[in-house]
Amino acid sequence: MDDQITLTQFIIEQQRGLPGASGTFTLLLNNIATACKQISHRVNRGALIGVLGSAGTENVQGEVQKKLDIITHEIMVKALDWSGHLGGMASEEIDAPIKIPKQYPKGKYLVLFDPLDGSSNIDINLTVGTIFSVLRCREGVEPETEDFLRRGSEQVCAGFVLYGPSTMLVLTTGNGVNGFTLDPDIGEFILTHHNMRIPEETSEFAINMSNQRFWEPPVKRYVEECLAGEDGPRGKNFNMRWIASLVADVYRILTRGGVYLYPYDLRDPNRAGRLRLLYEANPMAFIIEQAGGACSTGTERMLDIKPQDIHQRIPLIFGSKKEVERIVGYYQQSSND
Ligand SMILES: O=P(O)(O)OC[C@H]1O[C@](O)(COP(=O)(O)O)[C@@H](O)[C@@H]1O
Ligand SMILES: [Mg+2]
Ligand SMILES: [Mg+2]
Repeated sequence: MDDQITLTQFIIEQQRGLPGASGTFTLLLNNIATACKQISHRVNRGALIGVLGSAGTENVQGEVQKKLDIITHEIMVKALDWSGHLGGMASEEIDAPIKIPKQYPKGKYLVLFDPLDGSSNIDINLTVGTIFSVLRCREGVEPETEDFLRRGSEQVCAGFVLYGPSTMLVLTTGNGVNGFTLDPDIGEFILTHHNMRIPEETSEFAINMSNQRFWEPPVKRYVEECLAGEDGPRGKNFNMRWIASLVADVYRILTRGGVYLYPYDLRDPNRAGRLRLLYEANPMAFIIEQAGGACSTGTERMLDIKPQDIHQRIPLIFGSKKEVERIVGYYQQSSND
């Protein structure tokens, strides 16, 4: 169709007129989109090309890696490191930040990514995704780990790609949230979901109920009230969904509202949460806020957290604004008691 807008056209249009825009950001996003098209192709071929199953290795966080965790990490690095737009990268799958090879110029951005989110779902053919976050950095200087430890509010861009029935890219550059669907016939992401907004109220929650006995009182209270339905204090029935792919749960909430909780729990009291601050919570928090929702740890706004460690974990609560405010209120009441 003549009126279709591609991802590249959309970014160029957004960048036009911005002071100091040199085109490198557009090229960077194009490289990320290209990497995600390659990943989409691999995920889609699945067993036909032998990419499913475990790799038999562990990542830096002690999690067993799937073959696709490693393949997708390598695709991202290869698509990005030569381009001259980046000062460095950090991946959920690798211990330390990834340096740009010496022969290539160093650019003004840092990219942080979870190359394959929801990878426990890959062998059962459910939706998985790639999450990315872009920060500015000092140009021409080799970044230190400290350069990556920046508050989520400093992100210049965040996005994720869903490898589901359609492959979709969801993006914010701080000016709302837009969704693009990959048209496999022409190999382009096309703008299909303009200015995505999360409804303020909801009747749907997402939490891994198997951890219920380990939750803290505010989360127990919130979920109990939802489960009590029409007869309880909320006076209405709630539905529950848990896909165990953050990308898919975020996309559902962007589309029809809802709230997602992966709170601190007492299974391993030393572990701050399940999700990673830099590769998962921060990019999603930026997207959720830009779509009119809210994102919190339960006690602090996610985008205000000063990271302490590149692989730091964090409690994550996000979604429809009023619902998140209610849960934060329960945390406040519980700390006052
Ligand atoms: O199996 P659990 O504990 O419900 O965890 C599910 C969560 O873990 C994650 O899969 C973590 O992502 P990775 O697959 O990148 O490790 C989230 O996407 C998801 O919300
Ligand atoms: Mg993940
Ligand atoms: Mg992952």
